[in-house]
Amino acid sequence: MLTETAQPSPSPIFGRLTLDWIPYHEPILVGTFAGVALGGLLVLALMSYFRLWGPLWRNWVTTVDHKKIGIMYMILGFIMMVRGFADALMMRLQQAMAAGGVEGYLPSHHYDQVFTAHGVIMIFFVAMAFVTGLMNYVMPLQIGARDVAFPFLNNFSFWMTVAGALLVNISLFIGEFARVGWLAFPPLSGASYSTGPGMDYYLWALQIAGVGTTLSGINMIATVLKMRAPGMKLMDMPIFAWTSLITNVLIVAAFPVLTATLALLTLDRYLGFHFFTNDFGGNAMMYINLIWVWGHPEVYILIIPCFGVISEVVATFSGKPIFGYRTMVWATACIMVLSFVVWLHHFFTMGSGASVNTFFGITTMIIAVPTGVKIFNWLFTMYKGRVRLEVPMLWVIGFLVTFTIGGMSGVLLAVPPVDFQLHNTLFLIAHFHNVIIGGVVFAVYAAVTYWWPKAFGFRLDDTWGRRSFWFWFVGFYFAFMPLYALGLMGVTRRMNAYPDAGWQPYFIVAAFGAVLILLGILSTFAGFYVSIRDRKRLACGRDPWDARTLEWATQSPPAPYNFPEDIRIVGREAFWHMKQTGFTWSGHYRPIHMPKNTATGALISAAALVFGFAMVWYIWWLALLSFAAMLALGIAHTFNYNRDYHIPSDEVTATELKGAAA
Ligand code: HEA
Ligand code: HEM
Ligand SMILES: [Cu+2]
Repeated sequence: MLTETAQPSPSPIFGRLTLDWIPYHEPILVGTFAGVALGGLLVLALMSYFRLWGPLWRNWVTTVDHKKIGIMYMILGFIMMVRGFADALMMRLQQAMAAGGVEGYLPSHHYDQVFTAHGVIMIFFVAMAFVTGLMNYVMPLQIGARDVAFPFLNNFSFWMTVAGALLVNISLFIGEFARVGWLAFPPLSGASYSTGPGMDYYLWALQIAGVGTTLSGINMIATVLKMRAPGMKLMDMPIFAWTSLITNVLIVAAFPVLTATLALLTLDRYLGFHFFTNDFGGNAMMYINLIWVWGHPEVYILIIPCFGVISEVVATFSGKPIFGYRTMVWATACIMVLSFVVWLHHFFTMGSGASVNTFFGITTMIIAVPTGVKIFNWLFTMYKGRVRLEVPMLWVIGFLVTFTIGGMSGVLLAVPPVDFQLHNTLFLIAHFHNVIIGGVVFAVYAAVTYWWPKAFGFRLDDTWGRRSFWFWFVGFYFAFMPLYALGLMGVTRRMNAYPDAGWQPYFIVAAFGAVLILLGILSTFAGFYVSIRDRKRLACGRDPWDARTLEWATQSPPAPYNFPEDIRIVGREAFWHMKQTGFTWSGHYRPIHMPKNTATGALISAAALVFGFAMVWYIWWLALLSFAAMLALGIAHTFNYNRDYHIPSDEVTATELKGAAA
């Protein structure tokens, strides 16, 4: 790999990309590449053998159906979770070895890329992909809509996210990734300290994916506000639809800040501007403020949809309506507003002074109140209910216990004097994995087991589901509780080796926990496999859990048009009322107006990927060409008048009859 100083000047054809940037002398990377390449070839061969290319293109790549796009987001999330978790295992192994002067197997140059890639991938391409996927799949069904407000835009948003994810993964084999931590603070991330292409991969990957996220946010807000079934008032919506609305308001408010911040850093790096440098009038603290003005709301963007998931699952498996519906909605709205006035708690130690720190410490602690309201509402929903301990409910209970502990350690960090001790220690790392794994990951698992039967018409295998839960749950405590202890002893984050051999036992326990989590992840995939294999045994109808909200009124899986006709909604828990009143569809359907699939989203995103790659490597001609291609594809799309079709009424009738028989 090239050293910082020995960079040749860019060539007109390949920019700064030279053979030296291909890491063929790094055995781990060559091995990984061989594995990925062989696996990839195998998939390509199987796809060709079973003639799946056509269906893949027609039914999935070009689809504008929110359900399929939702499923593709979930697949992206799981694939990227494997990558992000591989990084985590590498770090756990390194830290279990590198005690008391031993160097371990990852030099800092490499280790720094690993934790940066892990953080970036887990937040942007795992957690974000999961929550966006869930909102895509579930929310339109819950509000009785036929699709999202802008189906083409939805497809485009998804593929832009994929383009960003691909760019991060390309950096593994061509060049390197950033070594600056997941939020890339300058001056370290500026042109003078991060000279290689790694930091530029970071910038372009996040910008490209960010376009997708912002557009998807606008799309979802429009969907909730404009596409609800007749009669459904906002205060009648299922809680998950509410949390989707609030999350997307947060996205639309916060992501432009990220876009602007990264754009300014890009100007610094590419054109020698000085927004964030220490000289020429720049100010690195401005970056710290801006990135956290986005970054704090971002963690609530991840958790709020998960609060929605918990609300749905807890109500269904307790056999009761959610306790305190209105307080649930208002508590979420409070968290949304408060999340914009706490950002400074991420840098209490950076010289703001006692009064400012106190203000932000208190606003932070106030968030514990609406969050506590939610926790107690869930407990009261279970209280005196007939609680069924099915797999989704196990995850919910795991969530309630674990997330509460993580939230509490957050409140400790919100006390500025305490934070002076604990900032950037492993206590902080333990805090946020505690809320992200105990909160986001557990809730996503609850959601996947809960809505899988809706999406595919069969349940997930129970035994593997339970195994997965227990491995994750116990594994989490082994992997992260030692980090609280280490943090209290003053061990800082982002270290690839440490002098004190006395810390090693804690790191070994943490590594053991990560192995348990590995078993949890393997059980998940085993569960998917077994369930797909045994789908006849696990087949189910439209309402396998005796649920309460509208998505369960459709067939499993729902027809492309979701609902064969408009339903008049009266009050909350629409489907529960339909069941009470013995609702049936009329049987006389009108033709249904549907959007046509289009390749434009995938094509523009492919061009965006090329554009990002070209910008990273200073291949200016390719950047110009691909940018022009993006514009041309976008403009050409506006001339496409062949955008919709009708599903004839007899086809609707036939589909509904078939669904009723199943
Ligand atoms: C899903 C993600 C998520 C969530 C939900 C939270 C939730 C919270 N976080 Fe956390 N946080 C992160 C992700 C998250 N955080 C990340 C990623 C970082 C580090 C980034 C980095 O530096 O790399 C971080 C860092 C971080 C810091 C900075 C520390 C430092 O850098 O030194 C602080 C400090 O105040 C903090 C506080 C809190 C608080 C008070 C909450 C609250 O919202 C928690 C509220 C919940 C509860 C309190 C539990 C339930 C409540 C009850 C049962 C009621 C009764 C309780 C009381 C009255 C206390 N977080
Ligand atoms: C599944 C088990 C996981 C394990 C074992 C794990 C492990 C780790 C480790 C060892 C670090 C580095 C700590 C250090 O700085 O010393 C880390 C950092 C981080 N992790 Fe995880 N992690 C896991 C899951 C997740 C998930 C699900 C997310 C988010 C969705 C996440 C987000 C992050 C972030 C943002 C960082 C900070 C990176 C940085 O310092 O810039 N992790 N993780
Ligand atoms: Cu925060």
